[in-house]
Amino acid sequence: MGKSGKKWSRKRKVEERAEKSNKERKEYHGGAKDGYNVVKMSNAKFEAYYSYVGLHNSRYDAGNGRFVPCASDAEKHAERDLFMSTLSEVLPASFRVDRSLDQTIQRTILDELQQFIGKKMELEIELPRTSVPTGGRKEILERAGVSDSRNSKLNGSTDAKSAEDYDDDGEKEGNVGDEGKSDNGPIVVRRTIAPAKPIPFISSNDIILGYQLSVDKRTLRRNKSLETFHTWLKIQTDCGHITRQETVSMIPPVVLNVKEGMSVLDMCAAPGSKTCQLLEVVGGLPNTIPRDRDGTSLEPSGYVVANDADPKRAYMLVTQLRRMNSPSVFVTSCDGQFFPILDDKSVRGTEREGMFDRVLCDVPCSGDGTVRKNPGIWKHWNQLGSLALHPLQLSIALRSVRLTKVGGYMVYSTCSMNPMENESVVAELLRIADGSLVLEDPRHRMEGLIARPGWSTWKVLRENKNRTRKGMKEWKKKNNPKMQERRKEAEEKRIHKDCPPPIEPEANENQKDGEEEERNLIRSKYDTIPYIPPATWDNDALSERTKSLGFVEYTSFDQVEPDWNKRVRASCFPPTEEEARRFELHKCLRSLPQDMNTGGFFVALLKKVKPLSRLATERMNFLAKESRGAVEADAHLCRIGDVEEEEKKSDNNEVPVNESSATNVNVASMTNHDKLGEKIAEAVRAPNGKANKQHTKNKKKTDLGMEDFIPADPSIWPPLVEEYGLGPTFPKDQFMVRASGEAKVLYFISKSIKNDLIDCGIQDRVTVINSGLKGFERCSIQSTKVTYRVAQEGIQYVVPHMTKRIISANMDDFHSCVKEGFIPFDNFSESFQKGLDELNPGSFIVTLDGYENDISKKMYLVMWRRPNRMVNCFVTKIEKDAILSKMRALGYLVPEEEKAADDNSELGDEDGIMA
Ligand SMILES: C[S@@+](CC[C@H](N)C(=O)[O-])C[C@H]1O[C@@H](n2cnc3c(N)ncnc32)[C@H](O)[C@@H]1O
Repeated sequence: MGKSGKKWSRKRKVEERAEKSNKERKEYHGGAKDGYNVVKMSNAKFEAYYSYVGLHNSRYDAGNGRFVPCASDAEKHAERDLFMSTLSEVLPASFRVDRSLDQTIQRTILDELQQFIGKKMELEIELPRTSVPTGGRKEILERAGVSDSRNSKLNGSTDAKSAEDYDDDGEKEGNVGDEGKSDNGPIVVRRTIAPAKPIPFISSNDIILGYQLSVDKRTLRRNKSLETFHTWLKIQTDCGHITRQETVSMIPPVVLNVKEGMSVLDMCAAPGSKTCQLLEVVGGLPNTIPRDRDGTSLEPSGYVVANDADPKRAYMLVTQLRRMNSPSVFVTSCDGQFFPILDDKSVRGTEREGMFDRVLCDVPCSGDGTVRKNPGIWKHWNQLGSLALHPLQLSIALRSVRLTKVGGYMVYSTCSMNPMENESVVAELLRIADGSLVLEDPRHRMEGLIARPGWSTWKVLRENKNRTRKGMKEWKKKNNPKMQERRKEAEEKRIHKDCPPPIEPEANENQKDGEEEERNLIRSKYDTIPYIPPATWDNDALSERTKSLGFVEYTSFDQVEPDWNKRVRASCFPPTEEEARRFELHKCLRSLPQDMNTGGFFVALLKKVKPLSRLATERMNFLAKESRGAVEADAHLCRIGDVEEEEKKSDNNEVPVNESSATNVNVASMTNHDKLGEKIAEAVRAPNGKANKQHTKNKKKTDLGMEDFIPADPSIWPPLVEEYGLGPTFPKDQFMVRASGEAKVLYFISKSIKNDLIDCGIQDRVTVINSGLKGFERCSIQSTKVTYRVAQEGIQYVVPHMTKRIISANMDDFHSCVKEGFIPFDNFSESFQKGLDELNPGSFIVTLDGYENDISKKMYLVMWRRPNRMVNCFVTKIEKDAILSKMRALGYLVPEEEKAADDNSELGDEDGIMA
């Protein structure tokens, strides 16, 4: 075929593919016009399951600020409608201001923030192409006779009036126009939106630091009228002053109640928003760390170990945490079920057991509480997923308890609404711990939080495998007339050639019956989109619905068929009455999306009051071994798209599989995803739980931080000590390097991380992805005697020990230093020029004059003095933005003409000099 022919056929293929995918999309989205991507916010099984298990059986009583059982079918209907309509609405964006910021800077940020979001605004908003089937949220609230006091509670007293004026979307009553409505394009409406709602439980020293906007992330990003605010928010986020985080995601760290100086483990940390929140308190930013009279920094004694089983996600964590600029974080990658216990043998089983004051166990979960944010869940949701996650969650949680110090706390959290992933895990933890753990109620510390009590009993159901999406697909494929035709042809050919028939495993009679029954189940009158709400809330009617949709219910573990007892475990069942009284599961926090206009979540606060018994420890080890392979769930639930990618990889044999390590999990009953999960798990995990370095063989090892982390070679120091005048207090033993070749970066780690983790050999038992701050970086300039320059990242911890190559600058000179490119000496004041003239070419530090004794306002810049009376600054654009923001907070006004030039400038130019 000629060149043009090839091109033509490629073009045709692309067109065909586009047409096919458009058709599929239309089919999936119910034939929406132009293939516009409208997700159907409905799933018959999801709705039937949650109606039957009792998710809509209680309602908020605004009068006494409590949840009470629904007294009638009408109230259950109203709850259900409110739940569904909230799920179909976009999620309001939220964020919080860093609580460890210097007070002046924090106040400036909050003032600037109020100018953007403290008032109502008129905006043109593009609505998502999904309509709420039963009317708007406001309408439903009114119909149900429920006042929206839940959200005025979140508003706090300061905003009570505006809460009455606006509904949850910040929509003012009677102020919604529908101009711009179009049948073909997106629907655009003009709306007056309310000021942001303060989140009262995100506060410090009585200052509210958390805010929930009246618009979603997409509107914030795209809306012209919000552009200035969005840009400001982006800069503040990059600087680490603000973290954009979902409201419910802020809850577990607050419940954990960490304090400065504590040792904290974030067991499943990626992507890391909760880690940042913990670090703000435990580690503190360099600015807030006190120094002694000589100016020597007294580094934070607290630290956070941020772990994630997936090395790639753990690496993402590093990027996220870099904004925090803290030496108090240690990022590891290890299966949480095998996180190393570094306790001395002598303390095991004693009151000194455990390594961490606090452990956050934010386990991988089905994430059905995040369906507003991840509408893909509507399509993929199935109850088998929750059942498969249950043992993994339990195993990670039990390990977390073991790692918690006696007297310390562990928080178990999920963003799922399913009792299989929530109360049943907590109940089993309490059962196994047998008095070593007690549940505590954190509500009294969480002003404005609306959380339902945890459940003390629940129904246990499993889905029929043939009724899962995958099962249905396979069944359809099997029964596809074309496929049947082909099979028939193949059979005829075989008979013609006289080949023996292929050997098929014999199905026993029971199985055949089961299959027949399963096939009959495929069609259910309830399997409609949108799902038709139950006409009656009678238990039998609801049960009939779930059965018709392929669910099987068990009232006790004895009823579970042998084929299923690895999936539906004894621990999935509710506690006995006596246990329920002891466990007090009502102390758990359970929140549904309509309660605070958020996602759904579950949090339990557990205090370790005694060391774990030997039996409990044995159970922990058993569970860990048994649930190997369940990483599937994580991949599926955290990033659905990635599973398909991994699936493709595993098809191409890119993921090494270790068959010999198969465990006693019932492999026959696993779905393909389970098996994939097992492959991934084995690939990621070496026998001791350490990430398998082969897994990422195509990636540069250094990219993923896979090289060992070791102390810096002592021969590095003499030239540096000489060049920068590093005094005797300089902590050389707190600098670590990656173990290959000549070290590119010398990382500064805090003393407590060194003592508690490195000196105990943690790096031999887990993969250390990163730790500490860059203290020095290698540079390749030939004309200098030293091969390392000070790095901006860890400057706060190096400068106090330096006696040479430091110049102080006034505000103007300091501001001139932050400019891009090479800066001639004559841009500076005479006195500053004099200081520069006295320096040899090479790296030096500029400090801001007048703030030497003000710990939180001290600012430094890493500069380079060139031979030709020029200097340049080794500070990235993000760091410069942070510095400029701080200077503004100190009252410095950037000259207008320079501001314009700065706005047009490119990124910082560190390159060219770095090795
Ligand atoms: C719900 S997400 C955590 C979210 C995180 N805490 C945050 O706030 O950003 C669950 C995480 O658990 C990780 N994970 C899955 N299985 C794990 C295991 N066995 N041990 C540790 N982490 C695991 C996943 O990679 C995923 O990043």
